[in-house]
Amino acid sequence: MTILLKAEKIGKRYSDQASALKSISLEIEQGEFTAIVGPSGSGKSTLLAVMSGLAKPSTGQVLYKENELTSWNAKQLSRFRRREMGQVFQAYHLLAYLTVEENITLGLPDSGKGYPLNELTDLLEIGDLLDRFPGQLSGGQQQRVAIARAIVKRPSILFCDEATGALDENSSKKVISLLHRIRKTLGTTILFVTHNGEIARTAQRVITMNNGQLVRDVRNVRPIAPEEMAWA
Ligand SMILES: Nc1ncnc2c1ncn2[C@@H]1O[C@H](COP(=O)(O)OP(=O)(O)OP(=O)(O)O)[C@@H](O)[C@H]1O
Repeated sequence: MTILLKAEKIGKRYSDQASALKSISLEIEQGEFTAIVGPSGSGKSTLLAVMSGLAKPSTGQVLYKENELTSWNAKQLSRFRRREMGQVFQAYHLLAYLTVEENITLGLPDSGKGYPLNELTDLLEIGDLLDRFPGQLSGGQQQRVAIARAIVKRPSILFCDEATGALDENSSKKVISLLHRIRKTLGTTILFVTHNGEIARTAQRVITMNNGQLVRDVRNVRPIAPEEMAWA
């Protein structure tokens, strides 16, 4: 078991508000799909932002491959973002004036050591959309393009914050199924924040947050297949 990412007693306070994170310690194993669930305002997005280096914790530290990410300078963080990690949010953040192909290749690191475009677009079933612009795509298609942009660099870890929050049932199932396939085929570690309990049932590990703390951390002995997700 290799620990890829580790939080040690991280706390986060926004100005004079109550603490959004209260001394959280957490280890993320390489190659695992972990869902983070919990009520609105419980600190899920803040935890993801701190673990991914987007936000600085007020206390504690985050280690990535045993290096202290929380002490990195802007240049080191930007290198980490370019080469090691991908992010997918509820909003797709595609650039409207670039084609699908151009949007995806924006995610490539300078080294050019990326995932072959045709294999990636086949995996995500967007191979026939490469010349289109984001405005000509459905929400589910745009989200799959955003995922392609996030993983074209072959990141070790993918941070997803409500990545299917804006999608309907079919598109959500497709995206979740693709993320599981990506994890299996590329060994990508996935941290997935969601309100959706069914998505959590597909994960190998489910972490529940409440009021800035981890209140539950369980391994799914038998995760369900994405097709088996029931929808409200
Ligand atoms: N930029 C910010 N400035 C001030 N307070 C913030 C900021 N971001 C989050 N908070 C506060 O921190 C707490 C945790 O918020 P966070 O967004 O991490 O929760 P969440 O579990 O992701 O919620 P949701 O499910 O609604 O997205 C909340 O009380 C929120 O109001």
